[in-house]
Amino acid sequence: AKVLPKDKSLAFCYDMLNRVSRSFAVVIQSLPAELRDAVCLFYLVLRALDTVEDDMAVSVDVKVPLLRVFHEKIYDRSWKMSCGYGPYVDLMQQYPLVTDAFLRLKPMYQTVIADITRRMGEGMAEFIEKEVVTVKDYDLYCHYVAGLVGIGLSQLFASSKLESEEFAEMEDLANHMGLFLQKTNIIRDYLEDINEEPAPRMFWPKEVWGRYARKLDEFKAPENAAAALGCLNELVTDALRHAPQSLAYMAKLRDRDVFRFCAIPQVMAIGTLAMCYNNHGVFTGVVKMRRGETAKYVQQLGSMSDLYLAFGRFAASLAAQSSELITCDKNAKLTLRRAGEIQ
Ligand SMILES: COc1cccc([C@H]2O[C@H](CC(=O)N[C@@H](CC(=O)O)C(=O)O)C(=O)N(CC(C)(C)C)c3ccc(Cl)cc32)c1OC
Repeated sequence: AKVLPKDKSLAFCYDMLNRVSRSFAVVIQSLPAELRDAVCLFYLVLRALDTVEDDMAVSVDVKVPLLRVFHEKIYDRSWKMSCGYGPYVDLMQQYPLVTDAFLRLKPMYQTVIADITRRMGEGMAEFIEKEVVTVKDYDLYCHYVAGLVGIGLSQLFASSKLESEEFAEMEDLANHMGLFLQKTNIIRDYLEDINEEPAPRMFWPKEVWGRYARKLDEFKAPENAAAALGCLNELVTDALRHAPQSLAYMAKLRDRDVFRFCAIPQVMAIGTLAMCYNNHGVFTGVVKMRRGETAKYVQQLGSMSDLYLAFGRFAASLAAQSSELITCDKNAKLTLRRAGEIQ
């Protein structure tokens, strides 16, 4: 359902959205008209901030101040930058078009986006020179880059009146929505991230992997498969911690299109976690759900009961695998059973 708006800047934004976000662009464009442009712009502002954070060609003494001031740059019609890779070069070079579209949004949406951008930029700056060591660091980093997205979206939902006022103050549940997705991506992308040139940025918490290896890249070696799987299963179990609160968040949604917008990525994530669990393929390739399989879930996803069924099916397959695995400890079973008992 490609949106082709009349004015140039908004047309650029939707073209950019479809270039950078594969399947998710379709989900954003199926949102109610009242939210569509605000979420499209929120997505692009976040991708621009992420492009600054990720660009290794930008020196730390330029990057850190820029991350912290970026929430002001999004109002500055002259701001643009030469950085990023692939389609992101266009996004950053033609950023004044994004700013023009951003400044056409209702002020209440601009304020939400700017405030989340400020909080996220601060958090990213904090982690430029700090490694993710403890699980607490891991949760904090994921809060900054993903939890805050859930919190900002919840504020947009409330402001639009499509969802109740309670979403304006639902930081805890919204945060779990982000951590569930982000931890799934971090687990899934182990090989892609560790092979990154020039220097890989890894987010697997050392407090966990340090009990299975001296260096994180040891998991690539076949002779370390048992240790690699032990660490993987522990991280999948940790990510599953967020499933019950994510379901609690989605049970509060009322608008069908907003519900689908939130539920589709969550179903993809629980499906990806089920595929990653005890799967050595995570260390030899990238584990991705087949498009046919996701399409099946995406088609019929319209209600909470459909969602419970999808979650329940994946949680059950996780529980089945973990009961076969004597290495899986009791809290993994407890978490899986909690996730499983929801359907
Ligand atoms: C209430 O909260 C949400 C409700 C619905 C969707 C998302 C969340 O889902 C996509 C889904 C998405 O982008 N999927 C990709 C798949 C992939 O990246 O592998 C896609 O289908 O292209 C996602 O992954 N992230 C990125 C973060 C996780 C960092 C937040 C994301 C980035 C910007 C926005 Cl506005 C939204 C999201 C939510 O955010 C928590």
